[in-house]
Amino acid sequence: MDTVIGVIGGSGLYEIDGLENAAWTAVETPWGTPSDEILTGTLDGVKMAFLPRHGRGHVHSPTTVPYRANIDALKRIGVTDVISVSACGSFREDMAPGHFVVVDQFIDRTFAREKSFFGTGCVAHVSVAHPTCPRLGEACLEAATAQGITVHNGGTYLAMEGPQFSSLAESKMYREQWGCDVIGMTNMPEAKLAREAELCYASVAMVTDYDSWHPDHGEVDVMDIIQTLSGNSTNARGMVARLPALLGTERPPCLHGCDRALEYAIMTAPEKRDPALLARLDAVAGRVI
Ligand SMILES: CSC[C@H]1O[C@H](OP(=O)(O)O)[C@H](O)[C@@H]1O
Ligand SMILES: Nc1ncnc2[nH]cnc12
Repeated sequence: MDTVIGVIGGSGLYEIDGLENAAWTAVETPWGTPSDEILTGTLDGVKMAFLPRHGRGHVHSPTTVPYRANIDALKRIGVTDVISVSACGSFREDMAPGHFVVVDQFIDRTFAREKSFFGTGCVAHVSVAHPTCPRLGEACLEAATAQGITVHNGGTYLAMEGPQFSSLAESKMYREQWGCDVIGMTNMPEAKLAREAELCYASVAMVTDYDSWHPDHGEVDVMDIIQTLSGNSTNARGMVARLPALLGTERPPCLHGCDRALEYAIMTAPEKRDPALLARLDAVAGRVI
């Protein structure tokens, strides 16, 4: 199978550079319209697709990002590996603004989003015990290191609903009681949906601030975040540009089984499945239904 790298760009990352035959293409899905058109092209001979999570011009809030349409659209155009790039706050002194974190765990505190492609008429339960793909995470770690970025291997990302930042009490609880490392508003349900769509998913969180727990930093300020983001975005583009050479053109079956997540997940008896829902699942679950 050919590798097709899909990059979801978060706050501050609205395009990537250097693609050959670059073109923005509109993709419609049974789950609605994605956040924006998708930029496709090749880099080092590897096919790539880039989707700005909030849309160019930052149109969608973390709550209104069309997560299902975004993941379906990437799957529909043939993406095999999704790299999510996001801004985040840090709960750790040693994960400082400007550093990157290759996230490997999540706590999902979002509550106002559609979180599954499945439901009445086709029920499925996939495992998200290990929600990210170690192979992809390692490639991101290597790419970021080669780019000269200070990058942390592993971390727990608290996904909050937003759009407001956390209160001091919440920030302290996530840090002291829950042991989280970073906080953001978008990686859930994105990671869960990628797993349902049998896509390998890695998350690179770029630290922009210390959230509100830090005695020397006080409140989170979006102006400070934007300032840090402009440096982060140059680094993020450099990291992304190194991924094709690391991942290669040939994509073997995922050693961790991300690409077979639905193998035994669907519970609904074949004769009880809803044809309308099955039709919507053509790209996401076409392999198994
Ligand atoms: C600009 S600060 C808050 C905003 O930034 C992050 O977005 P993304 O995860 O897409 O990089 C955070 O989750 C909030 O949406
Ligand atoms: N402190 C923070 N909380 C939530 N999302 C963020 N994105 C960037 N910084 C953040």
